[in-house]
Amino acid sequence: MDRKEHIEKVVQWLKDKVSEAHAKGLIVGVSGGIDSAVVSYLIKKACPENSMGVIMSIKSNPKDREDALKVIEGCNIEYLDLELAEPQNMILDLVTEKLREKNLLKEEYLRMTDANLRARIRMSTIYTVANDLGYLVVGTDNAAEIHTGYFTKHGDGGVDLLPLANLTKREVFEWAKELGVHEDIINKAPSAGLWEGQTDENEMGTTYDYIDAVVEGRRDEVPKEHLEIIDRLHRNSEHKRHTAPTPPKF
Ligand SMILES: Nc1ncnc2c1ncn2[C@@H]1O[C@H](COP(=O)(O)OP(=O)(O)OC[C@H]2O[C@@H]([n+]3cccc(C(=O)O)c3)[C@H](O)[C@@H]2O)[C@@H](O)[C@H]1O
Ligand SMILES: Nc1ncnc2c1ncn2[C@@H]1O[C@H](COP(=O)(O)OP(=O)(O)OP(=O)(O)O)[C@@H](O)[C@H]1O
Ligand SMILES: [Mg+2]
Repeated sequence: MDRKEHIEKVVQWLKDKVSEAHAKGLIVGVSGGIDSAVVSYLIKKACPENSMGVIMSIKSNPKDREDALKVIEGCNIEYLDLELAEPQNMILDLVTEKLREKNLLKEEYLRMTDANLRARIRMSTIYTVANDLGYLVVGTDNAAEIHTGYFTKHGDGGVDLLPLANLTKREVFEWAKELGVHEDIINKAPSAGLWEGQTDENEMGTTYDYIDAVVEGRRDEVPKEHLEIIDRLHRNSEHKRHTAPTPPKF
């Protein structure tokens, strides 16, 4: 199937999901990164009059917000621009203060706790908008991120639909070019933007090319040390790809 046709099939799938759910439209968080750029273009195609992008800055790099605005403008989607640092800080301060008082705070985990809370504040915020508009929340995870569990459970992973779930990261880039996403977004390194200088590949210790190769069953093309990293990420994140375990009926 050629790329244009593949895109049209996924757009039709989004339309079908809206209709099956008796929903009114689709909504996505727009970060200024490539995955949410592609999803923004797809949902605008699926629901031209009933789609929305939400920018949710939390101690974010201002350049990411500018890139998010380029996406919004590029696909001409309705949007909200929200600054969420205050509510996020409020919860983080409250919890850390109480844990500190009881000598329970694990300072070494704080950066990740802060990062994951940002993703979960965004999830709560976008569902607040989605509830009110009757829209479904569209996630941006691709096959490489799902395979490695490189997302926050119930954060950016807390969504209703995952249109990019079968695409490798390379294919996401190809779709971005096909859809006409701004080149500033195509040219920057994928990042969760959760701390200064963070990039996906640095944090994971491997590359999207290698993860894509594993996802596509080309394990023989991946050096052993990278296979070990990717297999460990996959194993440790198994719980993220399932609903919560339940005990048997005793
Ligand atoms: N075996 C198990 N069975 C059931 N649940 C299990 C579990 N092990 C941990 N858990 C639960 O899962 C939690 C850990 O998972 P989680 O909270 O997701 O946290 P975690 O996987 O530690 O961190 C999230 C990762 O995703 C990255 N990320 C986040 C957001 C966006 C992006 C991006 O690409 O934009 C990337 C982030 O940089 C980080 O590397 C634990 O606190 C525990 O509650
Ligand atoms: N500042 C933000 N505003 C709105 N949504 C955000 C923001 N940061 C993250 N998100 C949401 O979380 C998702 C996961 O982030 P992720 O970094 O994996 O994707 P991306 O930024 O779109 O692509 P890239 O891989 O290029 O960084 C985003 O696609 C977006 O939906
Ligand atoms: Mg990003």
